[in-house]
Amino acid sequence: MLKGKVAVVSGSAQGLGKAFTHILLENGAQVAMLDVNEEMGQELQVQLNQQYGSDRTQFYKADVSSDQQFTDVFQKILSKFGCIDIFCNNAGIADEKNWEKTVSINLSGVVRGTYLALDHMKKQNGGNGGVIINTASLAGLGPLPSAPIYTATKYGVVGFTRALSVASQALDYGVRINALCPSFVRTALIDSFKQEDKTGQFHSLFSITENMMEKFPFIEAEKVAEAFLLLVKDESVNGVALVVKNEATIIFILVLIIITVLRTRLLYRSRRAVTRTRIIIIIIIIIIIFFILTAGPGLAQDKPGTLICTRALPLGAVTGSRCVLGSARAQQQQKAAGGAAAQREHEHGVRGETHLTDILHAHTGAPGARDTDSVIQHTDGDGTGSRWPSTELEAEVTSAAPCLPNQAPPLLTPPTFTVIGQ
Ligand SMILES: NC(=O)C1=CN([C@@H]2O[C@H](COP(=O)(O)OP(=O)(O)OC[C@H]3O[C@@H](n4cnc5c(N)ncnc54)[C@H](O)[C@@H]3O)[C@@H](O)[C@H]2O)C=CC1
Ligand SMILES: CCCCC/C=C\C=C\C(=O)C/C=C\C/C=C\CCCC(=O)O
Repeated sequence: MLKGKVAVVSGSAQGLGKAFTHILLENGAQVAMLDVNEEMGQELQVQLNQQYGSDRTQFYKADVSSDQQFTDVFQKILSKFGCIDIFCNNAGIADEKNWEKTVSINLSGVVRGTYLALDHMKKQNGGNGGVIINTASLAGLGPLPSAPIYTATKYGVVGFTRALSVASQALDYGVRINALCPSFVRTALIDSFKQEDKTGQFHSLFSITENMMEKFPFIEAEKVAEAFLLLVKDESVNGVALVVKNEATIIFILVLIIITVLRTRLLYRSRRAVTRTRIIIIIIIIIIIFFILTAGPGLAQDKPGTLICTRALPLGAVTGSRCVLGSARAQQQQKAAGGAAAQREHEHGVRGETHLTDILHAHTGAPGARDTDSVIQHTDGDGTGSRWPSTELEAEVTSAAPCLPNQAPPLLTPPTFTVIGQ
């Protein structure tokens, strides 16, 4: 629970920021909402006061691209709430034409907010520590060709978050910093991709974005908020870029093909044939749903250094369950620790808790995987030491267990939570 915690969410008048505000309030926190859109922000505050009780939220108008406004509002929030424990830099736009504005909101705004929060939270300044979460995007890990500036800002947010999280750890600030990388979510921002005044010289590429939306079907803001909550609550997670995405699976595509082919045929057949064909379609769908519901959840490899927690679906929708986090060292340890790891997985399910690092640990059985704080320390030629988070772990995944036990089993397009090693 987050009772007694104070959170700030920028860009919270609508969309993802609104979903984050809801989940924070549901979990007991107080939330200071910050947005440039005063009308929507005030309206939301009235609704939230009715739903969660007055004094749980306060709306503040501020533009994150303005140093003055952001700093003034930050001070106002501190005066009202006394301290800040959770800070989410979420405000963002997608405007390729006015690219400087996009950079100053999406990247400079995140840096501005992070430094304000860090100064207040860090132990060296008498702060209580806390967590900062920066909303990046899947476009911070792979390009969105119709939006190069948007992509650049999101890569910037991921890079900034990763570097600063290590710095914060090395300097013992007591502040965790993580990035959230959702794929497409149906919000006001998404409309930008068809608006020529936003896409500018790349307008003709909107069909590429449409294709990408087919590859990564829309995910609900509430699902992204659940992933956000993991980053807030799990005190062992620092420097992670957490991907939340729906992926069109082979089954999903197969179902679409079958339905399309049969529907086309229906047009040319007799009434009896239509009934027969409908029965066949229903049987096929029932069989597929049975397979999906009974399929075990599991893990899959994305690329070295990456572990995907997902649901293993039949027909190779998720093939192989091998995760690679680095060197061969832990592979042997994993074999020895296999039984214990399975037991821990079982306990996870029973307790119904979700710890990202525990998931790594349970599946790899390797001590370093549990401890994201573990570092490889070496001394450079000039005598200065370098510390890097250890990702040199590799393990064979031997058993499947719910990666997120609290989640209802997904159907055709399961949400995927990916932990990217630093
Ligand atoms: N919708 C999507 O598909 C995805 C969105 N994101 C990111 O999520 C974040 C939230 O976006 P959405 O909820 O989708 O968009 P949205 O348009 O629904 O919400 C964005 C909010 O930010 C506010 N805002 C814009 N400029 C601001 C400024 N200068 N200062 C303060 N507030 C400002 C807006 O008034 C709005 O309320 C953004 O950073 C976006 O890049 C990431 C991945 C996917
Ligand atoms: C001005 C044009 C805007 C176009 C799109 C509008 C909103 C997009 C919001 C996002 O953050 C997009 C999210 C995810 C998709 C991005 C890239 C996927 C590439 C991943 C990969 O190649 O692996």
